[in-house]
Order: sequence, then C-alpha cells, then structure tokens
Amino acid sequence: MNKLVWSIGASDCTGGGGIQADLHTFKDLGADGCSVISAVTAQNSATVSLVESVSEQMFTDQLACLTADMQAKVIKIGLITSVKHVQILAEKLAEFKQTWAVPPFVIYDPVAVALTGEKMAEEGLVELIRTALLPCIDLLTANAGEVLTLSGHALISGESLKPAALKLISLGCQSVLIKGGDFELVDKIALDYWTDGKREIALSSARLTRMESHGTGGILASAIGATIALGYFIEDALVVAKAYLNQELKAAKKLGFYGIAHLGWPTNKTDFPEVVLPESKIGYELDLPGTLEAGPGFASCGTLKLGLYPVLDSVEWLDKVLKLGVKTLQLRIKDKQPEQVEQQIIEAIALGRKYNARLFINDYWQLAIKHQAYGVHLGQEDMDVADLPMIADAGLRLGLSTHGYYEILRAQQLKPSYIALGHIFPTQTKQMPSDPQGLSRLGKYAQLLSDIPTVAIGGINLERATTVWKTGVGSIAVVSAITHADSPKIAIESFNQVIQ
Ligand SMILES: Cc1ncc(COP(=O)(O)OP(=O)(O)O)c(N)n1
Ligand SMILES: Cc1ncsc1CCOP(=O)(O)O
Ligand SMILES: [Mg+2]
Repeated sequence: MNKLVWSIGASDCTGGGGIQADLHTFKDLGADGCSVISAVTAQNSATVSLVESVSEQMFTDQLACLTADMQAKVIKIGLITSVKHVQILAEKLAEFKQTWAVPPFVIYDPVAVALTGEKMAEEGLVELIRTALLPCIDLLTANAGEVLTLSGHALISGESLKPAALKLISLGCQSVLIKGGDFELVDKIALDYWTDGKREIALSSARLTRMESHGTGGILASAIGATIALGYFIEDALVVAKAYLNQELKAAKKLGFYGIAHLGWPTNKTDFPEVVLPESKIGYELDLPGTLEAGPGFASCGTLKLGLYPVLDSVEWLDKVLKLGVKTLQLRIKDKQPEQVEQQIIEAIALGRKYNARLFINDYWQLAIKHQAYGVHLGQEDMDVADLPMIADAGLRLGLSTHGYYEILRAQQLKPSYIALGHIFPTQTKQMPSDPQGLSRLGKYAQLLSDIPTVAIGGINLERATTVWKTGVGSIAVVSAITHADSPKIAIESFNQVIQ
C-alpha cells in the first residue's frame, strides 16, 4: 500500500517544527515521508533570525526527483516564503491532480501567512496563496490569525467559525479545519471545527500548553496527513491527529524545550477528543446541524461480553439458535413496511423472553418500543431519524453501528448499551460503502472501548474467530457463518469454544 506523505515546507533547526517534525510525525504514525525544502530557517524559542528561500530550480528539482520515483498519497504543505514557490506549487499541484492515477490529498498549514511583511513572507504572497494555492487544497488547517489573514473573518465567538470556514471554502479549498490551539472560545477547551461546506465536525479537548509551543499546528496537520495516507477517512484522521497532539503535549511538559515525544499511535482514551453533539452548549454556539444529545444513557446489558451474536432474518432462525443456547441475537429484516414485520417482531420478542435471551430488533425501533423488546440495533443513518430519548425512556437497550474512530467517539457520547465495529472482513451479506477495517483497527478500537460492550461484525467465520476474539472485542456478530453452515449446531458450538 502506498502510504507516502510529502512534506513541502521549511527546515526548522530546532526540530520542534517544520520539515524535521513533519517527517518524525509521519514515521511515528506508520506512514512514509519525503521532503521538499522551500526555505531554511535559523530560529530558536525566542526569535527567527534568518530565513532563506531555496532557488526556484532547487524547489522545482526536488519535486521532479520525487515525482519520478513515487507519487505521494498525501502532500502536506507548511511554510512557503516566496511568491515564485507558490506559483510553481500551484502549477505542480494542478498537474498532479490531473495526471496521477490517484490524485494526492493536499493539506496546507498556512504557517506564518499572518506575518506578511516580516521575515517569513514576501509582499504579494498572501494574495497569491488566496487566488492560486487555495483552489488546489483539499484541507486547509488554519488558526485564528491565519483565518483572519486569509478570509478577513475575525473569530470572536462560536458563531463566527462557520462563516469564516465557508468564506475560505468559497476561495477554492475543499475543506477547512479551524484549530483552536491559539484562541479560547470556551473556557479551558481547545476546540477544533471542520467543515467541507456540507458536513460539520467539532472536536473538543481540555486545553494543554507546553513550554515552547511552536510547531504544534504543523504536527497536527502532519498527523492528519499520515493518518489519511494510512487509508482512514478525514473525520477519523482529525480525531487521531488531535489525540496524537494531546499525547505529545502532555509528554512534552516533561521534556522541556522543543519537546516532542513522538510516542506513536495514540491508544490512551484520555488523549482522545470529545465529539461535540449538536444539542450541547458548544453545539448550539456553533449552530451544528442535527439533534443528537447526550442523555443519561441506555439500559445496560449487564455484561461487557455479549459472546456469540447471530444476526438472523426470521423467527424460525431465532427459534433454532435459541434452542442451541444462544443468549445474544438480533432480528434483522430489511426493507419491509412496519405492518409486514410487526407480527414477526411480536413473536421474536416473546421467544427472546422465553429463553431469557438478549434479543435486539434491527431498524424497527417504534415497533420495538411498542412491544417492549429487550433492545434495538441502529445504524448511523438510523440514528439521525430515530427518537433516541424515547428508546432510552422506554428502558430498551441500544446497540449502535460504527465504522471508524469518529463514529465511535460520537456513539460513546450517547452512552449506548453496546458499540458495534464493522465491517471487519469482506462480506457477501451486505453491500458496504467502504473497505473492510481489518484486525489491526479492530484491536485499536477494542482497546479504546474497554469500558463498554463491543461487537465485531462483517465476514467473521470460524477460521477468523480466534484472531478476532484475541483483539479483546466482547462479542462476535455473524450472519452467514451460521445461516450458510452445513450444521448451525456445530458452528455455534465451535464459536462458543473460541469465545470463552
Ligand atoms: C451487531 C450489528 N452490527 C451492525 C449491524 C449493521 O447495522 P446497520 O448499520 O443499521 O445496517 P443494517 O443491518 O440495518 O443493514 C447490525 N445489524 N448488527
Ligand atoms: C449487517 C452487517 N453490517 C455490517 S457487516 C454485516 C453483515 C455481516 O454478515 P456476515 O457475517 O455474513 O459477513
Ligand atoms: Mg439499520
């Protein structure tokens, strides 16, 4: 897999920022890195004493040499001090996007654009960045000063973030992350806001500072780049990068000057940000769309380990597996009108009660409430339309599907009864819009969710069950491994031997 990130920017002799910190971050997160140096800086914590741009020829040749060897999956741009370099870059990025088999994802962290006229930037640079560079950018990561310089919008309140980001998008970049590292809209909270003009994401973390804070924005952008190069969606990359930076900032406190600990992939749940829900104080201030709100949570399943979890499409199948001792199961009937499934739901619930089993109803949450089911399972799209407080008030358990870090953190805020993680392997049972996540990601998610029941789903069969179980996940959900088995009885017994 190509997981190459190019860092285009300046050398920072402290190693705390610039190309040095970028390459270190890529490697630390498991991506590969190359660099194109635009300028060399002599600086320390007190001053930037000299900045020298490299020649146009040197800048162009570095790009040409790298292109000849291997195209980048992600290009991360940092400090660019020369008008000529911006022109070359804009031309080259347009060419890469048109001619490469896989167009690169381009991130721009507009270091020092707020310092025009000083050592870091030539006259006319900002205007050219606005008109020529921004249209080539997939993700602009900007702090308050950079937002002001590039968009003319001052960030004075939560409400001011969205118009500023939309202004930047109107200049041509595909999406914007406004970083809250250098301004505080909410007491003691570092709030990051992302939008592509359609979706919006806000992430909050306790504000952390370090002795020498230059370079943190670049590290965040590099961590996003590395994570995207590894194949994560943008929303997951934002979450992982913020967790990575939090981890670094905490450790750097102990390291002192320029301290960047580079502690690898973040796994500690206290480093991960909270997803801001629309119905929350900050959500209102940001005017986030949607109705999700953190309530008191859903009834508990009484155990962290839900064990083998067959997902079945008829009452006959439920009856068969209940007789074989299954204790967690789901009725999943797709694409029928409620009146067509109500009788089966009634019978399923009665069977679940008879066998004292944890029976979840997929999708039909109103019928599940009406007939007092043990629980409901909902997907991401279902969550937007279902009345979650009503499900909680009725005392039903709730299981939620998730497909990555961002959805997991958002689901966690809702305090569901379990979180499903999928799909893990290729599956024939359902058309999935994304690639399978694999065991390594499953292990990372399971580690993060050690205090809530987790369920792995998608393409899990007997051969794969042992490695899945070793990730620490609390349950294995299966469809075809039971319904296509020569003997469902032997299949269930064999799964139960793995899941102890
Ligand atoms: C245990 C479990 N995990 C995931 C799913 C998938 O739910 P959803 O995303 O709502 O998709 P459909 O099942 O409705 O197609 C599930 N059903 N059960
Ligand atoms: C419903 C669902 N959601 C994610 S994968 C999946 C199907 C799992 O079926 P199988 O166990 O046959 O791969
Ligand atoms: Mg569903």
